[in-house]
This record gives sequence, structure tokens and C-alpha cells, in this order.
Amino acid sequence: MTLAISHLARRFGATQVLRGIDLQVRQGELIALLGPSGSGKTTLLRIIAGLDWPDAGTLSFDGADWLGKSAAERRIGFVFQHYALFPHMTVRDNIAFGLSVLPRSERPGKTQIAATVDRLLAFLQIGGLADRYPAELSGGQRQRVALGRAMAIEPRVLLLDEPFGALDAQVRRDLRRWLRGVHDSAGTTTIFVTHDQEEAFELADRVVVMNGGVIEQTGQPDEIYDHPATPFVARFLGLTVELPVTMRAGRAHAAGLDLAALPRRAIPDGPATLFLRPADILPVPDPQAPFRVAEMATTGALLRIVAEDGTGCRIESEVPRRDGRDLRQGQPVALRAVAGQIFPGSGQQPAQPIHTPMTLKEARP
Ligand SMILES: Nc1ncnc2c1ncn2[C@@H]1O[C@H](COP(=O)(O)OP(=O)(O)OP(=O)(O)O)[C@@H](O)[C@H]1O
Repeated sequence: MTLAISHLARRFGATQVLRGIDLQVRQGELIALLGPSGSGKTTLLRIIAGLDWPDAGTLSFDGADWLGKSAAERRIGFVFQHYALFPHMTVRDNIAFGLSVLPRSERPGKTQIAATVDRLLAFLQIGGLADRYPAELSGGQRQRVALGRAMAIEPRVLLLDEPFGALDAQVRRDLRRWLRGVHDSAGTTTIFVTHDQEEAFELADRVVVMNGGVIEQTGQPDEIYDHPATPFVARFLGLTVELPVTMRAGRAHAAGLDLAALPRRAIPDGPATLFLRPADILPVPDPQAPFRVAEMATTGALLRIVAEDGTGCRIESEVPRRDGRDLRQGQPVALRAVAGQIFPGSGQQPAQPIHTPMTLKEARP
């Protein structure tokens, strides 16, 4: 069972919001659509749900065209950021709602609906809330109920749009783990939208990074974190230090930088740009090095160090405080990169990826 999206495009007036989306989601996967505001995540989710239609492209489920089907026919469960529970109904009635409005031919009997709701209340660990009204629930409890309501119809695909966006950090973290458990035990196929990196990486089997209506990269969290496929993904995932380097036979070189730890890459000789996380740069005392420690500040566990080379180049690094014990203000240091990503081209706009974004076939199961 696969949800297959191909060349999907959507324009609102002059704004091209989706520009050719290709994505396949397998049965039982938990997928995060991650990207900045306006990148098209919600639009994509609404098209999958049958709440909006694309201008071009295809959307199919198990080989059957879904664009010809209504939202109800697709049997989608949808949870929005702002809990759209019915205020005048108890939790029990909210969860039963989707079942009680099914066409007569598909609608289970009253006893069966009550049994399904009881099972869901227990499964979602909200049995104690069954007779409360939404106004008597916390935000986190409301989102659990909203998920219960979405799951009652046994959806083929569960869609969540920033489901925890309005909640505080600790509740979000708790709900995340709870959702992962629910997803695993229920065996649903789930797609959720978030702009919170940590949430996407902790929860998802695969993360889809979107930007400006295109998918920049699709992959397992660790693959994306370790190997961002485009400059956008690199910046978005915190590789904020960008340095001009020169490639020779697959190796990057730059004055004052020790780049020997970076593996060789298939990149043409010539100018390229190295993207690094501050935590992947280690300043090492070296009397010959062109850099000097210009600033040092501690955050408790970490030491933030700014190194300058006297020509205006300032590079920020972040090391565990114990690793920076030998460093002093003004000291000459070489900067050793322990990880990083290189893209051909130089300046503000390094050329686009050397890797093509991963497709489903390439992704590990
Ligand atoms: N019905 C609409 N009419 C006109 N423009 C729209 C409509 N819906 C969305 N847009 C525009 O499409 C773009 C993408 O919106 P979308 O909500 O899909 O992005 P998003 O990635 O989900 O952003 P956010 O994280 O802020 O929700 C935005 O520029 C938005 O203003």
C-alpha cells in the first residue's frame, strides 16, 4: 500500500506554491514534512486530504487515482493545529462523531460505535476524560482527543498539521513520544507537518525538507542531518558557517583550516563552498596558524569561540568546555573541521547539489 505523489503543482494567483512534488509514502511510515513558513507544507497536506486540488500532477493510493475522489471517499484522518473539537459535545461524542455521520450503509450500529470509542479512549490513555467537554481539557488533552476523533474512522492515512504547534515545549515533547507509540501500535500511515526540526527528527521515519514549493531532500533523519543534499538544507539544519575552499582531487583546502578529516568528494577541482556546524569546528593551538582566538564565552557546558584571521574572516566554533581548556584569548589556532558538507561553486550562491535528492528506492527500509 503506497501513497504516490507525482509532479504535483499548485498556484494561488501569481504565487506558485507547489512546483512539482514527487513523493512516495509506504504503509506504516511516519513522514515529517519539514520546512520554513510558506514552503507549501500545508498546501500539500490539504491536497492529500482532498481539501484542495492541484493544477497539475497525480496523486494515487495503491494505484488508484485519488484526485477523482472526495475527502470522505479517501478515508483520511486529519488533525489540525487548533483543536477543532465540537465544544458542545463530550470527548466521547467528539470521538464518535466521524463514525456517526458515515452513510447509513457504512455506519456501524450504536453499540459498535460505543465499543470502538471505548477501545480508542483506552488505547490513547484518555479514558478518564470521556465525559468531559473540550473547555474542561488542557491543550495537550484536546490534541489527544482530536487524534482519537481522526482515528475512529480507521483512516487509510493520518494527516497532522502542526498538531503540537500551540503547546508548550514539555507538553510537545511528551505528546511526541505518545504519538510515536500510537503510530507504532496502530500501524497507521502518518504524515505530519512541522517547522520544528527537533520534532521532525525525533518522530519521523523519513523527513521531507521543503522550500519554496519544492522538495529539497527526502531521507532518514540521520542521513539528512549528516548529509544535507543542498545548500538550503545545510543552512536550515544549522551548518551556518560557510567558507570558500579550493577542491583538488576530491579534497578541500583553505589557509588555516585543517580539513584532512573530511572524506574525499566527487567534486570538480576549483572553487567550492564548505558548510559547517559551529560544533564541528575544533580550534587547535598552532603557532604557525593565521587565526587568533578573538572571543571566548561559556554557556556552561559549551565554549563559544570566535577565531579571526586578521582579514575580516570570523569563524565561530562551539566546543565542550573541557576540550577548550588550553585555549586563551589572542592565541594562534588552526581550525580543524571534523565534519562538513561541500558544494561546488563559491560566493553567496554555491551551485546546487552534487547528490541528487534521495528517492524512495534509494532510501533504506
Ligand atoms: N488559499 C490560498 N490562497 C492564496 N494563497 C495561499 C492560499 N493558501 C496558501 N497560500 C499561500 O501559499 C504559500 C504556502 O502556504 P502553505 O500554508 O502551504 O505553507 P506552509 O509551508 O504550510 O507554511 P506555514 O508553516 O506558515 O503554515 C504561502 O505563501 C501562502 O500565503
